[in-house]
Parts: sequence; C-alpha cells; structure tokens
Amino acid sequence: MSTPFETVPFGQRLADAVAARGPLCVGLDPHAPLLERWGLPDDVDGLRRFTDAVVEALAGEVAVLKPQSAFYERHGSRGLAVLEDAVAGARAAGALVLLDAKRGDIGSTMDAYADVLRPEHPMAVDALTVSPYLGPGALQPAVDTARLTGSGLFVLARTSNPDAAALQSAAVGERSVAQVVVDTVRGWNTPGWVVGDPLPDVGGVQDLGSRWGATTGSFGVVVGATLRELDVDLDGLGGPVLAPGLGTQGGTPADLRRLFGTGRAVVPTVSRDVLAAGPDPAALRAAAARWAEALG
Ligand SMILES: O=c1ccn([C@@H]2O[C@H](COP(=O)(O)O)[C@@H](O)[C@H]2O)c(=O)[nH]1
Repeated sequence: MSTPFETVPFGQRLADAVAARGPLCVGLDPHAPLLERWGLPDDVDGLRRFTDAVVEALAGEVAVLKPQSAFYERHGSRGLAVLEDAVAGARAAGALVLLDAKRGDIGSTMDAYADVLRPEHPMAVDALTVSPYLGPGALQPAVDTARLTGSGLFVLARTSNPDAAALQSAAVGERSVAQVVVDTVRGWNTPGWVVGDPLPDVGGVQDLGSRWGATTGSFGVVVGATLRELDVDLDGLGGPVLAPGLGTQGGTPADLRRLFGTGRAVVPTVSRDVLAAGPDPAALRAAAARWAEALG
C-alpha cells in the first residue's frame, strides 16, 4: 500500500482533541443484551441502528470513540461494513477513532494488522490497541507504520480485568512484564530508540512529555482504572495512558485520581455505563457529559 500521511502526529492530535473536548473516550460495545435493551435486534440491522445513533450523538462531542472490533466481527462482513461507515462518520465529525482490536502477532502478520493505520485503508483509524504477548519486538511493524502515517498505538500493559496480574505482574528479571511493556513504549516515544537499546535515561524527570501538550507522544499504554494500586512506573512514559474499567467494571473517578493523579495524559474510557443511557441521543450525550464532569 502507498501512503499519504497525517501531517500532525497522533499524540499531538490527541492533545488537541483533549484540549477542545476533554479527555473522555466512549467505547462502542454493541453486545447482544445492550441491543435488546435499546429495543434492537441482535443482527446487522440492529448493529447499524445502534452504531449510527452513537456516532450521531457523540462523535461531535467527545475526543475519542473506541469501537470494539469483536462486536462488529461477530456479524461477519456486513458487521465490518457497519464499522467502516462508523469510523468514517466519527472522524468526519471530529472524533479520533481508536480501534480496540488488541492485535499482536509475528512481524509479517503484525505488518498486515497495522495497515488499518494507513489512510488509504477502507477502515483507516487514528490509533489501534495492540497486545505485546509475542514480545515487544513483534510490534515493531506497527510502530513503523504508526510513525509513517502519524497514527498511534495503545499497548496492553496492566489491563482492567481481575486476573490480569497473574501474567502482567510476573517478574522478568527485576521488572514485571507490565513494566517491560511500559519501558518499551517509553522507548518508542524517544526519538532514535530501537528495541534492544538501553532504555532512555529520564533522569528522574517525572512525566517527561507525558502531560498533554506539544510533547505528548503517539505511543500509549493501557492501564486499568480498577487496579488496587499503580504497580507500574509510568514516569517518563512520554505518551498517553488509556484507562478502561470505569463504571460497569467498578472503577470510579476517585480511583482514576488515586492511581494517576492529575499530571498525566490519561484518557479515561467508558463504554457500557454511557451506552446504557441510549437510544435517546440527548440521554447519551447527558451520560457522557456526566462522566466528563465527574472525571474533570
Ligand atoms: O484493560 C482493558 C482493555 C480494554 N477493555 C475494553 O473496554 C471495553 C469495556 O468497557 P466498559 O466501560 O467496561 O463497558 C471492552 O471493549 C473491553 O474489551 C477493557 O475493559 N479493559
């Protein structure tokens, strides 16, 4: 694929969107019980009506929309067509689109997964969630594509599900798995660093480039708002933190402040707790506004 580029990198576009609209990300998770609650059938027609309603209500309001790919894939190619239209519609209305697909594989396959970050892709998105389970180096093709196209990645580090620590807090030498992930992403946000290089020395500078602003990098991590304590060191990350787990999974705005304080570039993301307010567009907007205010 040949590729024209976003002239402004994802990290800067995200910082600009947050400045204009606040940091809230709303997830599109059209699971069957939710469609039923909205009075919609669990089929492609229901999926489209749900998705159009959420995009219509929120794409002009929130900084980021995060469609969960699984809920579209389960409806086959027609479900993916709904997702393609939603991504285009959301971006046209000014929201950044983070595709939550948690991709991760060996290099050649990762390269293909990363094509969704190219502007000429039928579902071109601004950023993608990726899984580091095959090793940080396996994600390099996605990093290269993101750099080339001015898009972003969020890497699973300390996820919001209750049993995540069983793997993510396991020790690799002196660090946890999650810390290796965070440190790798810190490297990606450092110009010139490649996997295998010594980690950049942040010299004790907290949040070097991690606050919103011109220095926000395009590579972020996922750290759940459900953690009892922040057991990874995010200092000097240089990029944003996507924080899921709010609302239905039990995380609260107070948890977010306890874990991350106020000085980091955190994107809190809420799906079910906002979507449950639909299908009325005003009610959806009000639910998102309530979260935005509580998180403010
Ligand atoms: O650690 C993670 C990473 C991603 N998710 C995704 O978020 C939504 C669930 O959001 P709710 O606000 O709880 O409805 C879903 O798409 C997950 O795959 C996560 O929950 N935790």
